[in-house]
Amino acid sequence: MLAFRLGFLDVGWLDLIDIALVALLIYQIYNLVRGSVASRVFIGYLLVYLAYLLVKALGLNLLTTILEYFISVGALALIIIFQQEIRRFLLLIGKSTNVANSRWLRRWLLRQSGMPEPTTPLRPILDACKTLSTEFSGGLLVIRKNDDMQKFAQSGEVIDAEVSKPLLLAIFSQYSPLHDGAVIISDGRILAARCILPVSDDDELPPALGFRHRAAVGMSEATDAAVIAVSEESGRLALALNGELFTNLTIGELEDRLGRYLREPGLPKPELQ
Ligand SMILES: Nc1ncnc2c1ncn2[C@@H]1O[C@H](COP(=O)(O)OP(=O)(O)OP(=O)(O)O)[C@@H](O)[C@H]1O
Repeated sequence: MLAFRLGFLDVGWLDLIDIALVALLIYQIYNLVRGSVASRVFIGYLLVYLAYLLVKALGLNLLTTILEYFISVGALALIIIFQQEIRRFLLLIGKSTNVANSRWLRRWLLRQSGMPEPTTPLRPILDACKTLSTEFSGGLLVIRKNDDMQKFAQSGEVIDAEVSKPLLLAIFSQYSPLHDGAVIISDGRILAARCILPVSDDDELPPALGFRHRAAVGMSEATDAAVIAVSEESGRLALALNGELFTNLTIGELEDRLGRYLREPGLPKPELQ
């Protein structure tokens, strides 16, 4: 089906759809990597690819072969460099499809993998955050949703105790040897404290935010866990979900966002006591 003729080039409707889809894909990828160091790598790779197309069209065979090798090795390097962004991209696709949001399917997958559905009471966590915030004690709390937390829990001290406000406050007390790092909570239990989380390299985060907040964002990029950061400096509450940081939250806003996130389709309601 011919749409129009451009000199010697016949452009069909399918070609137009193809170009539009590729443009959309590149735009979405750019949106995902924008602001991170990876965006410069992405633009660099795109320029090399355009140069390759140009030299190929001009018939410069030697240069075409060199660039071809560079691009094929580069594709592998890109997967390694962009692993965080690829994960976010796949998460975005997964989230936007009804199949992934199907309560039935997710329950079935959880049953197949033998993993119990997560249930964590939020009330003790919220109460502890409120106290930490008013007392300007820093805190970093990871609440598991679906992804496995073992790898991160192993970086700290194993606790495996029922989640409670006094225990959380004891951990984050400045006199506690466990107050540094993050606490990991899963299915109503504190798995471990003093855990080391991955740090985000997102350069769009406000420069005033330090490593506690970067670690919260990094953990929410690497997993689907919800991460609460309580600032030691300002007492402010922040919540990181899927690589996005919500700052300056009131305790009510934190409760609302956290509850909604953990209650998303396929998951049982967290107990709010
Ligand atoms: N990768 C990490 N994993 C776990 N905890 C971390 C990590 N990086 C920093 N922290 C915790 O954050 C604490 C303070 O970091 P920093 O002062 O840079 O954070 P901040 O974002 O400015 O927060 P605050 O407002 O509390 O000062 C550290 O003492 C440590 O307990």
